Amino acid sequence: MSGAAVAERQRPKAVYVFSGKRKCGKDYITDAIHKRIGSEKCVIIRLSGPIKKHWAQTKSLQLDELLSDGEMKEQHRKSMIEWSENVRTNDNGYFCRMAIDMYDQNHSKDIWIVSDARRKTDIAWFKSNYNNLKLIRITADECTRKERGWNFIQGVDDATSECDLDDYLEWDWIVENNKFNDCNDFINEIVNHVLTV
Ligand SMILES: Nc1ncnc2c1ncn2[C@@H]1O[C@H](COP(=O)(O)OP(=O)(O)OP(=O)(O)O)[C@@H](O)[C@H]1O
Repeated sequence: MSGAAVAERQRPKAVYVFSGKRKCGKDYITDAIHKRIGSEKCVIIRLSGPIKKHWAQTKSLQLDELLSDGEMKEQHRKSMIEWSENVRTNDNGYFCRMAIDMYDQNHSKDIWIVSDARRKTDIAWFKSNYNNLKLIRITADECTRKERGWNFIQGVDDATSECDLDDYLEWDWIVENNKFNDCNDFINEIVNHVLTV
């Protein structure tokens, strides 16, 4: 194996895994961090990416719309959860592997930001496959989330995909992203941490 191939296999240097409930601001914060670090070095891995890709293909939907923070995502969320749970039953790491293939197949980036871990099995899979993992929980109160468009939906907000990490305790950072909080201190902290890896 060539030196370059070995170096590639050693990437990423760090994996920042984010979790949090709907509309807590995962995309907002991970997008901001990604912008600061730059796409030459850093990539966002969305575990929901391959699920949405499959859904867009089978239902003839626009993938971009499904990936963005709009109505279409909400309309299809429950069905996508149900479909993906079935796949996951047989293979816990399936969507983790598919998401890596989708966003950084060649392991060409130093920094991975996994924007949407939802289960203990997601974290366990990354822990068992990659070193230098940092775990971040984003929180926001219900009032703030409602202002951002969240409403409780049975079968979504009480499902494993939304609740499995509620009792997880091993976070490296817990970040409050409420209406009047300033998330820039945290964003700066991550950007500085990246410089140390
Ligand atoms: N700190 C913030 N300041 C201003 N707007 C924010 C902040 N955090 C989140 N938002 C806004 O709130 C809305 C929901 O945030 P976002 O899409 O990041 O949530 P999410 O956790 O990724 O939600 P989902 O789980 O549904 O994908 C977006 O319109 C986003 O721009």
